[in-house]
Amino acid sequence: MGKEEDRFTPVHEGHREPLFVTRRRTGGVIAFRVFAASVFGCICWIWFYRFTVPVEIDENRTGFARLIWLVMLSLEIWFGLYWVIIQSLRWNPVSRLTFADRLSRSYGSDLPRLDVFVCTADPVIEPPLMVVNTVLSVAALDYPPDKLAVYLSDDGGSELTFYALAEAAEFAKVWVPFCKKFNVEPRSPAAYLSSKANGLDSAAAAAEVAELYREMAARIETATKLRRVPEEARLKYGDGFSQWDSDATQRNHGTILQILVDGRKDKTVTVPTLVYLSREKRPQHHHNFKAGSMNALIRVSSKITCGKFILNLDCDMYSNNSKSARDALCILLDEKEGKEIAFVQFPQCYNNVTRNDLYGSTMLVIADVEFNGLDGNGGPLYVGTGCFHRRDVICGRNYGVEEKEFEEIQEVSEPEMIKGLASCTYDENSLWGKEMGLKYGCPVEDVITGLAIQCRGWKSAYLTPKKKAFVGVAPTNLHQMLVQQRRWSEGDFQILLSEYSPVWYGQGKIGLGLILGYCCYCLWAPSSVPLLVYSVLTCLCLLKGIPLFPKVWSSWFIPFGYVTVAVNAYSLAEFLWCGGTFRGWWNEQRMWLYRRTSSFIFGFIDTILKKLGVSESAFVITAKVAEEEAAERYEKEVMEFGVESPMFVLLGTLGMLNLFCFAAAVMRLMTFRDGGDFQTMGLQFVITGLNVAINWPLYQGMLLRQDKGKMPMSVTVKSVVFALSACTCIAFM
Ligand SMILES: O=c1ccn([C@@H]2O[C@H](COP(=O)(O)OP(=O)(O)O[C@H]3O[C@H](CO)[C@@H](O)[C@H](O)[C@H]3O)[C@@H](O)[C@H]2O)c(=O)[nH]1
Ligand SMILES: [Mn+2]
Repeated sequence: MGKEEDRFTPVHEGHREPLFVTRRRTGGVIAFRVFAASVFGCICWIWFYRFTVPVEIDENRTGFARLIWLVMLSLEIWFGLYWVIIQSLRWNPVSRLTFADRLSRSYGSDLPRLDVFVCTADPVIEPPLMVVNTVLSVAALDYPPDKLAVYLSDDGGSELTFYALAEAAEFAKVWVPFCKKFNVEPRSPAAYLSSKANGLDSAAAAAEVAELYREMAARIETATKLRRVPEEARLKYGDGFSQWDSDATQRNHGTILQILVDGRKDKTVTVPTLVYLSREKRPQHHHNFKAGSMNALIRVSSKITCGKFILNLDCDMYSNNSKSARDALCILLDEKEGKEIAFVQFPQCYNNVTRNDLYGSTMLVIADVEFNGLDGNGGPLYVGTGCFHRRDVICGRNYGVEEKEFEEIQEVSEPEMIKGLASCTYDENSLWGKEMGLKYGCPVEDVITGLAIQCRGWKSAYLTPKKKAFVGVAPTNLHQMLVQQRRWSEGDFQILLSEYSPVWYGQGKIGLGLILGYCCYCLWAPSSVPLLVYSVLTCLCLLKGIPLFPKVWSSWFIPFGYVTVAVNAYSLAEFLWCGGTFRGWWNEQRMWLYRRTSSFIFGFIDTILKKLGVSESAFVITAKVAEEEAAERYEKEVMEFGVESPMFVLLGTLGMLNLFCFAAAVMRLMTFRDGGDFQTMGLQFVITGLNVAINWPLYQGMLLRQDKGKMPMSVTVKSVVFALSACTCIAFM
């Protein structure tokens, strides 16, 4: 056997220990299944009640009563079914345990090439200093530097970002060896220095590195602030800067490609290959957002280093654990189970979340429970960042098809030829964006791409090492969060309606558990409509004195009471198990309510409009920095409104509607004092009351606060007018 052929086979021939194990949690799961069965029993009981008992309204309005009955019946069928669907996420959770020491024993430093792709899109929203910290953190991964390459894709086509990367390439010569010598963690210089603010270890060397970093950071920040690259740098990195035409703009420029560090041929390099790429953009050609830039990166890198594996990161997600690449390879290089796994996804974690997670950004339960559940059903979704792929699979290889020999790049390609691969017309009339690379046309290019890979027979794996692998920036205000969620819900719903729908296309290709798992997210947008109807109906009927649920003393009430209490108690318990706080849970419930009654509603409408061809989808990039005052309020967990937005009008109107109806009902209860209302409409009281309680920060923002982050007056006025009109209409109906 020649050296080339056994390149990636373990050194210890004969006994190939598995590089990872998959663990199933049995005890807890059985308890959960019993619990779930009890809830399901009660849901059926509720359905039976609805089918058999009509809503009680005085006889002369039977038409109206029938209508309400029909609405409640359909809502409860929907909620019940959706509840059944989401059980798939908890039915069969698994976790994975990797053995990095075995990997080292078998492969030594003869690891396959790994290309890291970092995407950035705008030097203002995504500050270059943050971006290069991400780049530096992965450049210092615990991985042989001659096998590692880091590519930065700059969709902003910004000289500032290029300048920052050039500076970082210099600094990396000090930073990477320093990290390895002193086994530093985390390896993003900014994160490391801030975590070590009081007392640096290995003092002298660290102080020197810290000083160098501060100088570099100051230069980059000054340039960013002045929006001007210093003259010396222009001379020093002339090769790169000369590629910018004088009239280049963010949306209109040629391809810019610069290899800043070339570590390909030299085995003794200390710094991995570093490449800057800004693909060509022209106003008349659609650039397909992040999917477009990823595909350009895949093609360009194939002519430079052609890593067998690819790690994809958003520009704010730095590596927090230098072992992550080895962990991922334990799965991807495993000889048995690993062979069927196409990608390894790490959770999205954030370092800027406040104690009680005001905006529910951590998505604690999704990351700690649901993704493990998906993993048991065939694999987690690809969520766009913190994910290791096999290059040939992302380029279209089906499961079961023999892997081609991965050859080393022999001749060095001409830069002009490589640049052609990033032209704005390259993928027109090609399979790129369809069968190859990331898919185009969907706001969640990541999820649809991962689904398509799974439908080609592959599995995926979810890894949650104790020390978080990657850490990024979560949105720090309500509006940004809602906009992000609107994009996600819209994208997921589009997948459901697309040719890759998990329901139609996935049929027979992926398991039922995974189909249902995808549906949980794909149904976010449409399931917002029933919730909206439900919350409006419960409070308006409370105002009008129409009971929607059985009397509290009747036995029909049992399933309603049980489901309400059990589902919420379970959700709280799960949240606490995942390490959250009670206030954190309460905040998260509020955020789910807000997402469902604003982002998801708009995501639903956007999708329908797009299907009808009325509108085009956009990609609003999430801001990664906040202005000072707003940042202070965020630290204090004061909710930030501040902007005029139709989503806020919707939230405000609902909040006010609940407040008015609840106030009216309480007044009536106090005037008549017989408690009859409470007995017939107990559950409505409780639901509306809880809605009022959970909306407290909203009322504060609308009525009590004076700072800049309060709700704009116009939104408050509109909301009050809409809510009052609705109440008046109902009262006179
Ligand atoms: O035209 C674009 C738009 C965005 N990006 C990059 O895409 C990443 C994600 O954008 P961000 O605004 O941070 O969106 P998020 O909602 O935080 O991102 C999540 O959701 C996206 C899909 O909606 C995925 O692409 C991301 O990987 C995933 O982290 C960032 O690095 C951007 O620089 C581009 O490269 N080109
Ligand atoms: Mn982001």
